[in-house]
Amino acid sequence: MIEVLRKIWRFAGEEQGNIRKSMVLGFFYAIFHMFQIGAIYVVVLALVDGSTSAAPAWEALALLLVSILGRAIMNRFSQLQQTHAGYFMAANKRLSMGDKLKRIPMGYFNDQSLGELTGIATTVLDEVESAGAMVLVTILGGLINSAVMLLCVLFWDWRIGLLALAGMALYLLLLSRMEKQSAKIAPKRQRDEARLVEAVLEQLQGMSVIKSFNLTGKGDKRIRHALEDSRENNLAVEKLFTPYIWAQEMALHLFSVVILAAAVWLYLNGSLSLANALMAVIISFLIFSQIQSAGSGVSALRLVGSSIDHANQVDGIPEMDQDGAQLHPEAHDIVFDHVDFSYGSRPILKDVSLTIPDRTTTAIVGPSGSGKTTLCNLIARFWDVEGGRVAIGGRDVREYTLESLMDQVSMVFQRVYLFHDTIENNIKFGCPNATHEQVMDAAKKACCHDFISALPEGYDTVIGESGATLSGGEKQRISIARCLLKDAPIVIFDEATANVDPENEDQLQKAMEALTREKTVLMIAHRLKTVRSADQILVLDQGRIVQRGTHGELIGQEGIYRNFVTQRAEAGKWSL
Ligand SMILES: Nc1ncnc2c1ncn2[C@@H]1O[C@H](COP(=O)(O)OP(=O)(O)OP(=O)(O)O)[C@@H](O)[C@H]1O
Repeated sequence: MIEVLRKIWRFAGEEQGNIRKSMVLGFFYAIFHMFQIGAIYVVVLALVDGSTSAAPAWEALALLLVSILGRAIMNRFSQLQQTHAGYFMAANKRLSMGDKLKRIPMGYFNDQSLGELTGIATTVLDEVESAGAMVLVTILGGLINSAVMLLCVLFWDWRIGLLALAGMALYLLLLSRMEKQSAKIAPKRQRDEARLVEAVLEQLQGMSVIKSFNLTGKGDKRIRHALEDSRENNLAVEKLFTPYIWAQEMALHLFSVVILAAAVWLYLNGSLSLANALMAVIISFLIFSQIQSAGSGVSALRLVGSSIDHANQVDGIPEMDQDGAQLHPEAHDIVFDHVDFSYGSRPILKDVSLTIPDRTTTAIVGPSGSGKTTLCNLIARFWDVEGGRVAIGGRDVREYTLESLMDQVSMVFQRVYLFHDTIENNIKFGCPNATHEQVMDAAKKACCHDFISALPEGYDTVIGESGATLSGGEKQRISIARCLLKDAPIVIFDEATANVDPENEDQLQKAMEALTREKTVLMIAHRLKTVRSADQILVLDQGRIVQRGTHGELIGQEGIYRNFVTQRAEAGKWSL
């Protein structure tokens, strides 16, 4: 139990101060609670003495008022500190998780499903948020307060004190048994809860497929199983705890009765005054309140502990090596020097060597699955090469910090991701300090100013809301505007394959020209117009460069390029 408490304490990090404050306030709460006993004592003494004066009644009333007010104030501030600590314990972890994920290789996202990470960021950390600080404050605070109360009672009457001590010891024994049992089921419950999140997320992501195959109602088998497991786990937790909680309650009631009986017996044999005997009776009802409060935290202790273990797994993910320097090279030529790369054990790029000179455009063409996207991703170091090296401006990409590397590169993906935010914020995503004028300027160059201005809310339109769904071409132009604003010296462009109407195509072409002017450009090209104007064309097939040259050179050769051009021209996709 102590180890788990330590673990939660370590996890609290910067919030330890607030938890400490909450415990101190809780301690004063317990002191004010004892004023109540003081008030009762005054009344009992007056009754036993047969006093008819009003003074004891006023004294008791004052003590009660102090007790009520004091407890209300202490409780409010203690709860505030506790809630603050719980919230920030989880929030800080979520932020550090975000930072961490930026520094790990993309391969991690292959092996670990998105649901696992979502589960950690949501349900797992929710548990820490709601119970993390509470567990520490109630258990540690409850134990400290019980110890103080017990000491007071021991000084007041050691016999009653020893009985209270025995009751507490029995209660703690049962509590530690329950805590050990819960340690056995907590990790499984944790895993199953994460699986439930994964299943729900997958269902939501695949909703369009489920609908289109008319699988509504059937596609949720995985969720039903996950829900069933979650139900069973929660029931198991309840079933496990119920007998222990019952036994703990019984133990405390039993010792309350024993203290009560002892008080009567001690009074009858003359070793306790009537006033003190009556006080012992009252104490028998109050003495265990704090230890019970500590016990209420123990049932959540292991669950929080395993949530923390689960959340901390993220820290163990190996990061990409971060020893790079802030480099800003003069030239931005890109060199692949005998590069080999595999996804797991599957080789994708084999001995690839190429040079893209500074401020020139290179087009990559090749069959689907030949490794074009992979090759582009190696430049931005989404993955690390297995053999050989990739260099920008003469320096291996591994010599750069990830930040300074990304300063050199802008990427336009075929599947554009726009955040659920305003168009303006989406454009200035990589450049948060850009002014509205700069955003507009980039949008004009990317040929999206007109359609943005035509939207009712203009640049403040929240994407994805109120009918502001954008077409594929519009989204891609927004992502071009984003890159224009970033103004990186290298542009990697995955051209859209979707059929764009001629007007859109024309606009896209203009936007691309604006983006790639005076830059080092690597383009996965699908349209002949783009390919033909490239300074260099690389033909990739099964992870190897099989042809390289200009359009004029390659069209004259037998090979994949000429076949490609002819086939596409026949299919009407490429106009010659
Ligand atoms: N993250 C990944 N994990 C494992 N394998 C991958 C991953 N991404 C791509 N692959 C595999 O690597 C091979 C090359 O993929 P890549 O996307 O680089 O090809 P491509 O030439 O860009 O294809 P396309 O023109 O269809 O987009 C493919 O067989 C693909 O299945």
